[in-house]
Amino acid sequence: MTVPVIAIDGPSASGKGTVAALVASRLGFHYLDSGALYRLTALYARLDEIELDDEEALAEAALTLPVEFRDSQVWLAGEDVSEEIRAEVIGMGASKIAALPAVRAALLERQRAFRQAPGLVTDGRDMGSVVFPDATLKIFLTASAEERADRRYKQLINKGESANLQQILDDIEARDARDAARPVAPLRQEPDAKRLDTTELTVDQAVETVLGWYQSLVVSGK
Ligand SMILES: Nc1ncnc2c1ncn2[C@@H]1O[C@H](COP(=O)(O)OP(=O)(O)OP(=O)(O)O)[C@@H](O)[C@H]1O
Ligand SMILES: Nc1ccn([C@H]2C[C@H](O)[C@@H](COP(=O)(O)O)O2)c(=O)n1
Repeated sequence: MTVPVIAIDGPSASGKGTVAALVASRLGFHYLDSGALYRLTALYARLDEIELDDEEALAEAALTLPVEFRDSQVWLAGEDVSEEIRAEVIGMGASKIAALPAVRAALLERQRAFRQAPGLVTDGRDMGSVVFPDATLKIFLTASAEERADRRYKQLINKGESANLQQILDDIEARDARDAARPVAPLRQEPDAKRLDTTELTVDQAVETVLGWYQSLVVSGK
């Protein structure tokens, strides 16, 4: 039997990771944060002093990254880097290297390996279009840029970090533009993806919507 996949794609800080992890937990499915793989490659490049335009070296790093997703944390070569990969500079680096076709190709099979019974919930930019084109349910989860900046701002303040709302909004818009403009696997809503705009929704409402859509598919046997 094919292992079901719920693919959640969308722009930065739209809440994809939060919603995907909660849906996975409710269904007892595995969860893959595909952006973490791009962020890990960017962090690795920084530590190993690999230039962000050295496509060959970056692809090799992406292919061989000693990564583990364990105890809800992300480990690189045995070190917990869960917080480090969330830094804005790493997010920007991830967005830059994500435009390189060889890096995307190197990460493809690593992502597909997460498709294991009883099911997978995954979030990113091309989960429904490229990595799991036969996903059971495809969602484009979004929110206005202002709302996303506000969410990111609150996230940083809650972590005790300093933050500037206008700077965050500028960074989000720059990252959206780069992710959407690249020729390979650009950020966009695919025709077969359901749109979920969470600007006016709580996390619980977004999670219930995804679960409702998935249950209707299961009930209808599609
Ligand atoms: N309705 C909502 N749906 C999802 N997340 C929300 C919602 N309201 C607020 N948030 C908050 O928005 C913040 C950003 O969410 P999250 O990190 O999951 O986004 P993301 O899309 O995975 O970001 P990135 O692409 O940068 O990894 C979190 O603090 C989350 O709790
Ligand atoms: N499937 C994916 C996942 C991520 N990326 C790129 C684009 C993002 O700017 C960057 C970081 O992702 P995030 O953690 O913010 O989801 O990685 C991608 O191109 N494809």
